Amino acid sequence: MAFLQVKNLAKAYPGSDAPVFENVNFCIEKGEFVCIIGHSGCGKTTILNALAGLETASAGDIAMDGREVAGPGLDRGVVFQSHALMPWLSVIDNVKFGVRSRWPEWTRAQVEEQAARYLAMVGLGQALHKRPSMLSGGMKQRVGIARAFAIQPKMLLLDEPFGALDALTRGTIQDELLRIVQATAQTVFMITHDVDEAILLSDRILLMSNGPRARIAEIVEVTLPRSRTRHDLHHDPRFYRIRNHLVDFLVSRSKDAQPAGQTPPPVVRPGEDESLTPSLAA
Ligand SMILES: Nc1ncnc2c1ncn2[C@@H]1O[C@H](COP(=O)(O)OP(=O)(O)OP(=O)(O)O)[C@@H](O)[C@H]1O
Repeated sequence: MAFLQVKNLAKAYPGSDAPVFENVNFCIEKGEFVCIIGHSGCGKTTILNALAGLETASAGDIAMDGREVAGPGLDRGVVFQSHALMPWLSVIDNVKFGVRSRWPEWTRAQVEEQAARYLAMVGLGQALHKRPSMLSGGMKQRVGIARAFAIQPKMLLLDEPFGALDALTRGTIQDELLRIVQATAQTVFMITHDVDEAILLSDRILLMSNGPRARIAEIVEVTLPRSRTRHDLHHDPRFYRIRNHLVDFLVSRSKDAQPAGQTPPPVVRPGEDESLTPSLAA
């Protein structure tokens, strides 16, 4: 059984004619980095919030590590697009808050050490005692990432964490995230609109069709070596084949309104094996 298993998930908001999405099926293995891509409004944030336990689905099941997800918990860390820091607390106190909740039995020194370690990982070792208002957008987002990693969640949920950042800062933090994920083997589910970012970070990319009645139309396996870097990626011809495949889906195929069936979505490896294979997702 996969580490995370999502079965026949659907969400209909009261008053709307059709569900936003239905029959959403996918799984994530431990240590896997999975991105989800789809046009605005197809329900990506709703799915992420359901995984976080912040939203209840209208139908379907979510199980993580063999247990049903029935509410929020410290076994999942969430990073939102808006960093959601507590403005009255210093950088390190923002991170310590989560660490203390996760391990209430820890001494002050242990909590301090854990928070400082993860802030150093995201390059904020010199900013521990600053208030969020004194930080740039990129630095605030780094605090959010450190806070989520510091509780060593079983699964990290990232909702467009770099969406509001300029391209240069975004690239730097992507590199940091890649390095930390490679070092910690963290399991990650991430929403992004940036296809390059998805290819850089993911083992697999879930492609969602447009809503209403959105579904996971296809799963793309990124077969590039896991030791990939932002610099090397652009020299690999396979990167462009995957990129073209994703852009083609978003531009042309995502609006194909096929009814959501019970059959698992096809898995494709652009450039490696163009044929559609039966899903490895179920
Ligand atoms: N509380 C709510 N009540 C009613 N409809 C809602 C509610 N929250 C979200 N929706 C609708 O559900 C749909 C999916 O929203 P969601 O934010 O999950 O999409 P998304 O794919 O994450 O979009 P984006 O890429 O723009 O963030 C949208 O049409 C939205 O208007």
